[in-house]
Amino acid sequence: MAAKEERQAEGLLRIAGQKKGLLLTASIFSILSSLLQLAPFYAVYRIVEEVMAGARSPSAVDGDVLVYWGVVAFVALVAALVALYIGGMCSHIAAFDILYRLRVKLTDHVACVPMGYHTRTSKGELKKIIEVSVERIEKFIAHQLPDIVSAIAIPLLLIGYLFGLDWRLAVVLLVPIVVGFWIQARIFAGEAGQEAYRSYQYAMEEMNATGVEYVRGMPAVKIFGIKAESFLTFKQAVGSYRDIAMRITMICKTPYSLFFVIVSSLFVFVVPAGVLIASGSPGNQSFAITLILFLLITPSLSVPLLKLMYIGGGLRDIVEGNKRIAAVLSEPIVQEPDSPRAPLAYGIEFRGVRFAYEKPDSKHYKQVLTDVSFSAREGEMTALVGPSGGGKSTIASLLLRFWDVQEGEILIGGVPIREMGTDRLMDAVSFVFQDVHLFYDTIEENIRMGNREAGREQVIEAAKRASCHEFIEKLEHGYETRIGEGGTYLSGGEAQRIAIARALLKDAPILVLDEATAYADAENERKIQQGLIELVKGKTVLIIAHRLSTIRMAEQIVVVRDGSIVERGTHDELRDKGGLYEQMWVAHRSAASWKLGKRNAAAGTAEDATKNGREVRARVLLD
Ligand SMILES: Nc1ncnc2c1ncn2[C@@H]1O[C@H](COP(=O)(O)OP(=O)(O)OP(=O)(O)O)[C@@H](O)[C@H]1O
Repeated sequence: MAAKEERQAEGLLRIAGQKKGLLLTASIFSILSSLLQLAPFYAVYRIVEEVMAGARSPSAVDGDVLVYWGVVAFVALVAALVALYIGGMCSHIAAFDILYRLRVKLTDHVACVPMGYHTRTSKGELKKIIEVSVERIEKFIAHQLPDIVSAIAIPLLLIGYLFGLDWRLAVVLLVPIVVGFWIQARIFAGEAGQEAYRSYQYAMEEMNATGVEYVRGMPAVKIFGIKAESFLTFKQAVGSYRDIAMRITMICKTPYSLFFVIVSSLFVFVVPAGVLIASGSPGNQSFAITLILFLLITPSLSVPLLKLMYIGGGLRDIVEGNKRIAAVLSEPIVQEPDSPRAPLAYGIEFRGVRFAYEKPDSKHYKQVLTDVSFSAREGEMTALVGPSGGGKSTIASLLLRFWDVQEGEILIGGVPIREMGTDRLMDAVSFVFQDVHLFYDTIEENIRMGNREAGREQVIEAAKRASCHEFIEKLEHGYETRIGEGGTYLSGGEAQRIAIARALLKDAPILVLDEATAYADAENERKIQQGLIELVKGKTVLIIAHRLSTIRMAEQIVVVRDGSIVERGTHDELRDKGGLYEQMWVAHRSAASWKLGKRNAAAGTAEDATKNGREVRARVLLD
């Protein structure tokens, strides 16, 4: 795993490496700009030198020299600004390009990892990595990288130059700088500092992830107030963030303050040392001029050094962010076959499938499917029924290869789904789940997701067959209505019908339905049923339904309990057996008649005709 992460980190560097030319140009111009900004100080030094040379007879001062250095100072300043502009442009262009490539790489990768990764990784965490960590890289490359280069190069060049002018004063400058950096390094190179910083990152991530949960769980928060789970965990996360931020502040306050004070008052060390040296040789004019130059340049030395301190903090963020990006990129993706095989038929077969969501060394390890074998014949409806938690949805998601089985094989038309490749598999299978996700896009585009090539007419045709054309037409902007905009949200039943329209448009030979009518009201359910009747025509259907009445006509009913198949047959065969299915059927009927009884009681005072009508409708829905 470590080796893999390293490889992926190299991948990040490789992306940055593709923009090497631009980054190098940015750094060179940044150094050039900083050096040019120093030129006016040198010009002032030369002017002072000229003035001092003519101190005794002002007429001896060469005015042309003064003007010359004045012009040099001005031109240097303008050139510094131009260099800064060019460097900034290069670094920004490089940064945004790297940012784009990194985001595309991350989102491509995230789309290819198995679903298991998404269930164990919080959406807040992933969002933070794709947004914040990548954004920081942009900031780092666009702003900090040129700054770092110049903040390191300028002090080195300046100190070298000052050593050439007067090594004694240069040493006096160098000592406090070295001490300042040593104090800084002690905090962050030490285990305590590193550990505190890791905890800080973790606390920030927790806060982010629980923040997302908190917003999502708003209905529960409204109902249960401060007792709601998402509120409590968010509150705890905010509390731990505060604690760790305080701890880091306490660790850093003295070294940071010391560094800041020392580096920003370097002249305090230069002045007494200069006075001391000058007192040893009074009247030494050239030393006096050198001392003036030191005093002029010292603040220019402090600025990049202080910048380094702030950049240092940003750099740690980048290193941590990069680790996270590398960890996402190193997640294994769903293995694709070298030469995908196309099935010639669309019957489904589960052969001795064993599956657990967690790895055997995990403390949450639990075998979910123990030995599942069954066949669903092409063009027929196979229903999965059984007690809650038995493994029905797991079986359906394994067919879609959301996870890979640990033992056994799943085949479509005799071809193992691993050998089909994701694209072929997705072409072969459509699914309608109870939780329909609609994208922030127009209704038309949401339906067209089923088939990108479909024209307007085909979309409308699918919507009509899925019984959603009517309600779409009633919306102000019809098919152009953007979901989520201006308060346009669809009911659960309407969203399900959109999902059915999508599946109709896709027209895949295999269909997986999971509780498609679970939350719909009577009117919606009738329409959903109509849509489903259209959808299942001629398809191999794998349907999960709690309400046994819906699947009574299925060609095969598979009863799943505790991860294995306990019964299999048609409705009548299973009833004759008198096993688990029969018990479930009896329970289902009594629940149905209880509901019917309640409805009848409620309608007790209604006219006979109305009552009879309602009874008939209720029976149709429940049977
Ligand atoms: N993503 C997951 N990670 C870990 N365990 C899971 C996951 N999804 C389901 N499980 C567990 O797998 C077992 C089977 O769940 P599954 O949803 O397949 O059952 P089900 O028969 O479809 O139940 P229901 O009828 O209530 O939907 C349960 O114990 C469940 O807790």
